[in-house]
Amino acid sequence: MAVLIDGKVISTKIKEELKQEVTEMKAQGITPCLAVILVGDDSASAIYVRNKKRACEYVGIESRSYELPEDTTQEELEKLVTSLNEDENVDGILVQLPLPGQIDEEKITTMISPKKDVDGFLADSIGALCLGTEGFRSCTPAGVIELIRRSGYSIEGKECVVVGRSNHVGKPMALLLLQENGTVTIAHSRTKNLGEITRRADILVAAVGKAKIIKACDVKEGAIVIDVGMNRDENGKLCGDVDFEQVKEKAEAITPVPGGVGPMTIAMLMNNCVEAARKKRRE
Ligand SMILES: Nc1nc2c(c(=O)[nH]1)N[C@@H](CN(C=O)c1ccc(C(=O)N[C@@H](CCC(=O)O)C(=O)O)cc1)CN2
Ligand SMILES: [Mg+2]
Repeated sequence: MAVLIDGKVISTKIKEELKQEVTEMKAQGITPCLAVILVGDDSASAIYVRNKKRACEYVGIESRSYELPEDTTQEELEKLVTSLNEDENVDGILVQLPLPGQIDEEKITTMISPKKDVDGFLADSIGALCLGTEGFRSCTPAGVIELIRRSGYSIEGKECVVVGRSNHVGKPMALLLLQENGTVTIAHSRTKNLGEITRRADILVAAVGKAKIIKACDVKEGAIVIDVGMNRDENGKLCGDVDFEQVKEKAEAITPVPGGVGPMTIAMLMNNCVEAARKKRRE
């Protein structure tokens, strides 16, 4: 039976560490500030934004909330992002995704100043990750690395397989594992003999977005299995990309859904906000 990697416990520990650091920053007159933009009525997005604002409050980060109506125009949103880019008191800008259909999501997210890209979505941030230079790391993949590291597992020299090649998770995930000296393979929807590839993995990261597609037969005995998926099963219950009940019998360690990678995304966002404020102080 696998060790359960508890994202709630680990994310709380990270937020506690950040809280201490922010207390010290505040004593020096610096309060990190995150601008949070939510457009429209998506109920899941509203919950994530509420959780991000709660996390800010816990850590001691000031959060400024911009909750705009569903029919917000491209021009209105661009104006807001421009003004937040120029606002010296704002360290990080978060535009909650997805945005309503009339908004060009790509254009909005690429407008954010690289200095305030606390989601780590910009080409500048991904490019910095690729080159190993300073920049914000995408929150979900950075959270996965912290889960592995803080659970006492090493990545160095390990066979790492990432299933999924999205810009926000799969690609930066592979780059981060490479930075940790993992031997990295990216598998995706066109990969032939997927099971053959995933069975090689000492560390398997599933980020496909398909409920329970990774079965016990796809996993090597003793693997560390990290599940980034958030799907609904046939009964409407939240589940990951990994068939947890099967795979837990075979893996060395596994993350649950919920309570695995999800809470880490928010903890790493807090980390990036504190980092943004720290960097500004160094300038
Ligand atoms: N600007 C961004 N937009 C979106 C991101 C993001 O990182 N930046 N990621 C997702 C949503 N998201 C954060 O915004 C997010 C999703 C899920 C969780 C989480 O903790 N999930 C829980 C389960 C929640 C539930 O019960 O429904 C878990 O896995 O335990 C945190 C953050 C898309 N948009
Ligand atoms: Mg759109």
